[in-house]
Amino acid sequence: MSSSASVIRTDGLTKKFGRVTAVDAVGLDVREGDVYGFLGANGSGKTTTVRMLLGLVLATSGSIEVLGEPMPASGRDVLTRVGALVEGPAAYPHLSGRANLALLDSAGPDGPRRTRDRRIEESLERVGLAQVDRRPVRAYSLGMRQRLGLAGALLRRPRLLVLDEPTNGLDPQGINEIRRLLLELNREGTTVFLSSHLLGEIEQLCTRVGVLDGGRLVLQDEMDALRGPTGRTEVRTPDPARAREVLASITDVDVEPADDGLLVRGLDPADLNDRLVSAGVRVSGLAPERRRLEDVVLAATTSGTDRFGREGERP
Ligand SMILES: Nc1ncnc2c1ncn2[C@@H]1O[C@H](COP(=O)(O)OP(=O)(O)OP(=O)(O)O)[C@@H](O)[C@H]1O
Repeated sequence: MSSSASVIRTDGLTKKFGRVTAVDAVGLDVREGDVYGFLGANGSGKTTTVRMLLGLVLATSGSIEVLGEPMPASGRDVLTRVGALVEGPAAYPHLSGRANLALLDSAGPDGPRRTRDRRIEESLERVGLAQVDRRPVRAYSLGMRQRLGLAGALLRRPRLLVLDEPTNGLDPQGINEIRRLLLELNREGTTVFLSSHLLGEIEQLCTRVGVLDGGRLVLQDEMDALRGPTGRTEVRTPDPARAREVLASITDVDVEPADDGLLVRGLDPADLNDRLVSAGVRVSGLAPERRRLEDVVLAATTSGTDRFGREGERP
């Protein structure tokens, strides 16, 4: 358990649309410094949850705290410290990115005018749009529009970024750029909350994970804990048959074949290595096996992981 301050906390958060319960008693716990991955198949309730966090949709019941303040009651104050990107960025197509940001900035309640240009330049630079910015937004690719949306979210140097499917529709290079940027912002102290239906994306980027399944939060933990050791050791060897022979004589040791060798349960790695090497078996690698996020999610969800997307797939 981390002792960091809570940045997002919800208790019993529920949203019903008529008879449909889109979000069902969700208790989110996002802490300062997290890159929190909010993972769920399409239709599991991620967008509705994110919209409630930002005060864009009213909850049917339950409570929300963002940056320690109740939402939506403290929205005016809290939202000046939160950068958000929900449901694709909206921008005026005939204006440049810079002009769009100036409009966005002038609509905000704070920030002196004379520092506006600097804020805008910094935001554009951060997302790599400072050079291309003379063009009108209608000439932007989807990735550029998404980055412009992020620049808008960064204008106030937020303590918390809330992003709903930020890499949707981007090509692999665009996805990488967004990922790098999010990690960089996080290193500088911004807490990042992002929703995604892509297991791989969450696995690569996030330090903490919440999994939504049919509106319920079925799993929430640190990535390191979820991807904890299975208790087995992966042995890489060019002599798997010989290794099996050696290990077969030891009681209470289970051996299974694996891609490049064997998976062994019942011996600690040092002992295992010793026995194999002293019997003349060549060992090219030996490491504790870790659980895959996909398996953990599969075990927790009723729908199975086939409803989650893969990298590079269109949503
Ligand atoms: N305004 C609305 N009126 C009625 N039902 C809605 C409304 N908004 C969402 N829902 C329903 O709530 C459920 C959750 O939708 P939501 O958009 O939050 O899911 P999601 O996980 O964000 O999915 P996606 O990734 O497809 O956007 C769905 O069954 C959806 O049909």
